[in-house]
Amino acid sequence: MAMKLNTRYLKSFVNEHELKAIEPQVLAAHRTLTEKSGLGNDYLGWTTLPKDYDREEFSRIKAAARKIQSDTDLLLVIGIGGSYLGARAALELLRSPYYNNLKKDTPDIYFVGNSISPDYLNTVLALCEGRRVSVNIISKSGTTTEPALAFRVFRELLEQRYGKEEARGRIYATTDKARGTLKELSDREGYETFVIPDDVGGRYSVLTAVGLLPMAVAGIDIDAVMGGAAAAMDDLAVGDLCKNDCYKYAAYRNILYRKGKQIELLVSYEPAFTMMNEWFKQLFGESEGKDQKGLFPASVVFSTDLHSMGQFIQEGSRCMFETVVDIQNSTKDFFVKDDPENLDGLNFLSNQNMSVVNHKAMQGTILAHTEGGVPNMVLEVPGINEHEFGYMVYFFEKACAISGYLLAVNPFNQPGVESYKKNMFALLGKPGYEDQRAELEAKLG
Ligand SMILES: O=P(O)(O)OC[C@H]1O[C@H](O)[C@H](O)[C@@H](O)[C@@H]1O
Repeated sequence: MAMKLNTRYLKSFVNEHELKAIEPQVLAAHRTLTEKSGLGNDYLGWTTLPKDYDREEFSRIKAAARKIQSDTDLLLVIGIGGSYLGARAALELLRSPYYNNLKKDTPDIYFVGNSISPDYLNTVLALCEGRRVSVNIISKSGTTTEPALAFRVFRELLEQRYGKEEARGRIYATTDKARGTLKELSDREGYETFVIPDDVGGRYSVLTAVGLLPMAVAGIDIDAVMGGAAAAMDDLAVGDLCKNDCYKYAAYRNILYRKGKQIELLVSYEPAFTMMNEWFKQLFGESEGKDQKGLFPASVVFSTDLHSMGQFIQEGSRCMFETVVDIQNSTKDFFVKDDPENLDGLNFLSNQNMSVVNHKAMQGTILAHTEGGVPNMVLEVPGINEHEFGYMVYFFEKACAISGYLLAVNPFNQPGVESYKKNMFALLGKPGYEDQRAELEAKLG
């Protein structure tokens, strides 16, 4: 069984002829993608990655993971954005949000270089005390400030603790095959390196060594992940909207956008999905948010956020629609026992599975929100496992590309991200930014 789109709750929001009307545009977007004739067409490596990946490197990833498992208590994964979110999403979804606290025979994994907070850095540094540490530094450009700064700190820690020679064997660099400071440094120091292919952009890179090495270290079956993605690649290859739920999803979100919705809320009922939400937000936010266009991708985890954001969704500004990820089977269910005293009044749930309670909460919420004027569509995912994760990643990546072409933007660049960086460099006095510095400081007063 594969991931499916259920649109039954959209009926009062989108007419059938609206889907018909957008169909030719979806077909055109499909052709643009498959013929590689659209904007950003030098970043389409992810489309064939699930089948067409470097087998030799894949084996090296597994070998490196085994070595890390054998000589490391704590792996630091250094990266930001597309060089961070996918690995963490996989770890939390497929192992646990509490992975580091589990009894396990794989190393703890901490993520650093995803902020510039000294407090965060100091906390992780303290966690390294008395433990065998290895580092996976991940940066496609090899020049991003946040991970570069963290790497400087942890490289020094490893070199002081183990000496240069042993430190070398504990550092794994995932970066561009030829360019960037990180590549140069790795070659000079002799670190083992893994490649982010030229034609795979950061936010589309989770199925490369970027995501696969941390996953393999955590004991996640990366063959099954790639198998799931390959299945999606086959299932989602047809241009016909009616036979392709991924395209249908892209079509509906664009229809809703054109009808005035500004926000897409990705909804899950699994706390372990929280970082998948974050991965999704970068994927769609950086792909579509440009040229003064695009849906703002937001997320909630229910029922948790029904007790914080539920009021707004039910009755606040009617600016959003919801895409509910319905994970249909729990990995391990929980059975609610009967209590003869029934002091808590919960005996109506006696002999019930918690998954059923969660499911009824979802159904009740969808009906309430729909009634409240919020369009809902549901992505039905059979369960949580490696195969479904790989499938979901490919599904969202392809939906994002098609959706971006429907929106007439380049889904593969992110020019706007540079603005804050330039200002930050100027304010910090980076050589070459002298002119901007005075200008910005005057503005800050
Ligand atoms: O992998 P890196 O080159 O270090 O990039 C990490 C991230 O930072 C950038 O600023 C981009 O906006 C992201 O798309 C990218 O994923």
